[in-house]
Formats: sequence, C-alpha cells, structure tokens
Amino acid sequence: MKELVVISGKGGTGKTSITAAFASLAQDFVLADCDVDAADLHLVMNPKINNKQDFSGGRQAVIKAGECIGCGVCFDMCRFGAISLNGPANETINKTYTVDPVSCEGCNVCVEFCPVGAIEFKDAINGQWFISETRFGPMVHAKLGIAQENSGKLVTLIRKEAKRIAEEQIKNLLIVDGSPGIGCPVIASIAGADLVLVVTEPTLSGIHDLDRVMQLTSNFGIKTLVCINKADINLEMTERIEEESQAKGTKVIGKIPYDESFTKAQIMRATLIEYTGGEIAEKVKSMYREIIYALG
Ligand SMILES: Nc1ncnc2c1ncn2[C@@H]1O[C@H](COP(=O)(O)OP(=O)(O)OP(=O)(O)O)[C@@H](O)[C@H]1O
Ligand code: SF4
Ligand code: SF4
Repeated sequence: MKELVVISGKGGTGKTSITAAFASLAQDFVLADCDVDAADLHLVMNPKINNKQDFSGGRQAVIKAGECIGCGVCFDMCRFGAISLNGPANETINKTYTVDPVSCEGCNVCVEFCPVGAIEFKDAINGQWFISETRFGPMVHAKLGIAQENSGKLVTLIRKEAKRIAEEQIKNLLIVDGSPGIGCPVIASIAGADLVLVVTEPTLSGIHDLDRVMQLTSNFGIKTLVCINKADINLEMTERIEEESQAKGTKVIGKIPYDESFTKAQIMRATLIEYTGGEIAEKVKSMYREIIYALG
C-alpha cells in the first residue's frame, strides 16, 4: 500500500480541492483528512459516519466539588492564569476556585501543590475523530475543538487508523489531505509517507512557503512533487517556481490555471472531476497519472 500526502506551505492554495479531485480519480483507496485544524474535506465528501470516538490530546486539572478549602495556592501558582476565584474578589469565607479548561496547559503544578489534594488530573476531550463511508470509499477524519492543541497527535492517530483500514480492506492507496504550514501537524502528516505533493500558488508568500515546506520534505527524505495552482494569475512567479524547483531536483507536475469551476464545484459539494470535464479536468487527471507513476 502506497501513501500520498497532499500539503501546502500555507492555507487556501487549493490543497483540499486537488485532494478531492484525486478522490474522484483513484480506485481502491482510503481517504484521510489530516488538516484537523481547519477540516473541510468532509464538505465535499459528505461522509456517513459509522464510528465516532473522542480524542484526548492531554490532561487537565479539575478542582473536585466540595473539596477546595479556598487557600488560593493554585491561583497564585498557575502561570497560565487558568484558575479563577468563584464569586466576588472580596469574598472572605467559603472561597472556592475553578480551572478554565481552555487556558489550562496541564502542567500539573496545582495538582502537586494543593494542600488538601482537591485537584485531580483528567483526560481532556479535545475533539472527535470519525471512520466514515463516502461515495468514493472509506474516509477517516476529525473535528478538533476550538482553541484545542495537540493536533499533531490527532493527525498521527488519523493516519494510523486510515492505514489500518486500508490494510484490513486490502486497499492499495492512502490519500491524505495534510496540514498546511511547517509545524507539528504537517510533520505528523508526512513522516514516513511515500510521496508528497505540495500545492502552491504563484505569489511571493507562496514561493516563500514552498521553499520552507520543501526543506522539510527534503529533511525527511520524502519524494516530493509540486503543483502550481492558479498558475496563470502570475506567470512570472510560476516561471520562478519552476526554475527553483528544478534547481532543487523537484518536478513541477502540474500547472493548474485559475478556473471558477473549482469554487462552483465546492458550492455544489462536488469534486472538480464530478462537476466538469474539459481542459481543466484533463490537467488534474494528467497530474494524477504522474503521481501514480511516481508512486511506482
Ligand atoms: N485553480 C483554481 N482556480 C480558482 N479557484 C480555485 C482553484 N483552486 C482552488 N480554488 C478555490 O480556492 C479556495 C481555496 O481552495 P481549497 O479550500 O481547496 O484550499 P486549501 O488549500 O485546502 O485551503 P485550506 O487550507 O483553507 O483548507 C476555494 O474557494 C477553492 O474553490
Ligand atoms: S490549592 Fe486546592 S484548596 Fe487551595 S484553592 Fe486551590 S484547589 Fe482549593
Ligand atoms: S495544571 Fe497547570 S496550567 Fe492547569 S490549572 Fe493547574 S497550574 Fe494551571
């Protein structure tokens, strides 16, 4: 089984649209949405959820009801301002404190120093992940709660589950919509993959981000290909990306023009390939053929 991960140096380059189009073209595959911080592949895939599980990315302090004696030690010691006094600040008797689950960084300090052991450490529920069925095949995806961290851990979990399903159902391909950027979630998206496709735009920030992301894939020793999306919005930049990629030994396998069909397809909750044929679809198909060839 081979694994293709589609990433981008920054958000909004068209990574998800391209991944969705590949889902229309691929056979015998499992789809994984690892863009967990801004998951939107499900909008086009319309998955039917078969299995839903909570995701816990870490632990959090919780003050046990009725056990706090109001000494304020935890309030003074929490460096993240996660503990607040219940009721008015001039309260002198029956003082109690609460932990704000969004601000708690799980450092354990308050648990250690509470003189009466009134604080416990509990698994924090940071989101949910799902195993679903789509019109194209199985899909593993997730929903991370607002302001929740540890998305790298969730990405690793999703890839692992998607691989398990692919092996169980004897699928020969795993297509991953990876995280944008170069941080922890994208590292978790690409580590150990067979091939990475970087979707970029011909803009200054696009070039800058492409450079950083290619440095990352090169550090991991992963075979990397480039797609310049909306290539005709700046032909000079497109040429520069081609030259710089070539100098680094990375092939630009597709130059996809700006085409409103992408947005129209998204509005219809369809992939580009489902929405339209013609030249634009042919360009995406040709890119997909190159990928399959490169995967070997
Ligand atoms: N070639 C194209 N021509 C015109 N519009 C496009 C093209 N490719 C993508 N788009 C549009 O650009 C927007 C961003 O695309 P998409 O959501 O696929 O990007 P993304 O990189 O996955 O973004 P995010 O990181 O926010 O999920 C969408 O409105 C999409 O319809
Ligand atoms: S340290 Fe313990 S007893 Fe003191 S205020 Fe915090 S929770 Fe209450
Ligand atoms: S675990 Fe750390 S961050 Fe969380 S409330 Fe306690 S002291 Fe603050």
